[in-house]
Amino acid sequence: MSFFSRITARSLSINSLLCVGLDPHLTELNVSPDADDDTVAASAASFCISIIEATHPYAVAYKPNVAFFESLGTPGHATLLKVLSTIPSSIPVLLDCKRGDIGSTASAYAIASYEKCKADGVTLSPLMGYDSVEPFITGDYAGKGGAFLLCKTSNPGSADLLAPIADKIAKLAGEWSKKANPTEMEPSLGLVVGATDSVALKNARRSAPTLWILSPGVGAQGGDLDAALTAGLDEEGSKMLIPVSRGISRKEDRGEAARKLRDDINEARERIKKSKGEGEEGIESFQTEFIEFALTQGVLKFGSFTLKSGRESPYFFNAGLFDSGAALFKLGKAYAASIMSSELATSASSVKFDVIFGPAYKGISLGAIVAAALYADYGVDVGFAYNRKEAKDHGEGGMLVGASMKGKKVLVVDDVISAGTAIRESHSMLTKIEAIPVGVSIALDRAEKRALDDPVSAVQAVARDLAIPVVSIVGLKQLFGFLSGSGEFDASILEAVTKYRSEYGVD
Ligand SMILES: O=c1ccn([C@@H]2O[C@H](COP(=O)(O)O)[C@@H](O)[C@H]2O)c(=O)[nH]1
Repeated sequence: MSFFSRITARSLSINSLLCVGLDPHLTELNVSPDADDDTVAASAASFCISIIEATHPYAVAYKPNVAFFESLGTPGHATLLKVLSTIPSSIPVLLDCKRGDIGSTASAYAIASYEKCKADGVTLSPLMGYDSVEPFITGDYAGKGGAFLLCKTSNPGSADLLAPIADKIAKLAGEWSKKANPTEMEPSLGLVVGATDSVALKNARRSAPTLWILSPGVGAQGGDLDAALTAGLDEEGSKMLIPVSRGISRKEDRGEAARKLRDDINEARERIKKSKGEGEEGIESFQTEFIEFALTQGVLKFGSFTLKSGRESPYFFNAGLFDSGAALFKLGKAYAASIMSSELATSASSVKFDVIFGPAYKGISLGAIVAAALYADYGVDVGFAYNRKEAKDHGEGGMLVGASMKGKKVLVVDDVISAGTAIRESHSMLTKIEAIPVGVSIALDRAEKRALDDPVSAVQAVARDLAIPVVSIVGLKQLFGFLSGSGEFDASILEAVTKYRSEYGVD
C-alpha cells in the first residue's frame, strides 16, 4: 500500500486528521546539562515512547523530526530506530527530514529514509526540481513511498522565498506525481502548507484539490486551527493532516491533549462541512459586511429597476454613492479582502501583481483606495498608476501617471464590468506598453448572461478572452445567499431575485 493510501485508510478508520510530532527538544528531556550522549539519548527515547503510548488511538501518523535525533550525536540514529520500532504497524511514519539534493544523492537519502529508518513517507524540499524528488517515489518506491513537498512553510521566513512560488509548487506536485507514476490512482506527493497562513492554504487547495496537505503550526507556533481547516480541507472535509509536536508533548496529560485536538479538528470539520452544505451560496464574512454596508450606504437597493439592457432587475448597485471618506475607507478594505482571499494572493502578505492600475475616471480613486487598504490591512505595498483620458502637453506630459508598469504584473481595478469594453481597452493599452495584466478586481459581478442565447456573463467573457482572473467582492450568488439567510427582507424580494437569477444567472 502506498504512503498516502495508508494515510487515507488510517484517517478514515480512526476518524482523525491528527499527526503526532515526535520532537525530543533537549529542554523537554529530564536530564542534567552535563549528561553524556547515551543518557540524553535514553531520555529522548523514553520521552518519544511515552508520547506514542499516550496518543496512538488518535494518531493518523507519527512525524519524528530527524533534527532532534541527529542532535543526540552517535546514539541518535539508534534512538530514532528504537522509537520507530514502538510505533504500532497500523500507523504510518512520516520522517520529517526536508531533504533535497541531486538525483544520485537523493537516492541515498531515499534508502536512508525508507530502508534504514523504515519510514513510510518523508518531507522534501522541491527547490532542486523533479530529479531531486523522483528517487523517493519511483523505482523500488513506486506505489509505496510518498512525500510532502515544502510549499509554504509555517515559519515567518517562508514569506521571503516560498510565498511567491507556492502556487507553482502546488501545481507541480500534482504534475510530478503523475509523471512519476502515470497509472497510480493515489498521488505520491502532498504539500506542506503552514496553518499560520490560511491564504496560502486556500490557494494550495485551489491548485491541488486532491492532494494531502500537511499543515504544521497549530499549538506552539500560534496557527489558527479553524481558519486553517476552513481554507485547506478538501470537498469531503478531509485530505489535511495537522501535525502537532509541542502542543502535545508539553501538556501534562498528553493522551488527553491528543484526544482534544482530534475532537477539536473533527468538530471544526463538521461545522465547516455543514456551513458548506448549507452554503451552496457560500458567503465569506467580508462579503456579508460589504453587502450590509452597501445597503446602509444606499449603493445597493432592492426593488424594480430598468437596466440599460432593458432588463427589469430586482436590484441595483450604484458605486457612485460610495461618496464619503468613511465609505471609501470601508470600500477599499472590502476590495483588499476579496483580493487577498482570491487566487491573486500568494500568501497572507503577498500578491501576484506589482502595480494596481485604475483606469480613468472611476478606477482612479478605486485603485488608490485599494492600494492603500492592501498596505494597511495586509502589509502588501504595491505600486499605483492611472491614466488620463487626454494626454497633457505640459508638465510631466503623457497619458499615464504613477508607478511605472513596463515589465510589471498589473492588476486592473474598476467598479463593475458591464459590456467589458473598458477593461478590454485597459488590457490592450497595458499590453502595448509591455506591462503584464494579471487580473481584474471589481466590486460587483452581476453574473448574468449577456443575452438569452449567449449563456456567458460579461465577466466570464473577459476572463476567458483575456485569460486572466476577474475577482469581485460579491456576485449575484452571494447577494442571493445574503438575502436567503437574512430573514429581514420581504419574501417578494427573495422571490424576485430567485426568478431573475434562474432566468439570467450564470452560476
Ligand atoms: O512548515 C513547517 C514544516 C515543518 N515543521 C516541523 O513541524 C514540527 C512543528 O512542531 P510544533 O511543536 O508543533 O510547532 C517541527 O518538527 C517543525 O520542524 C514546521 O513547524 N513547519
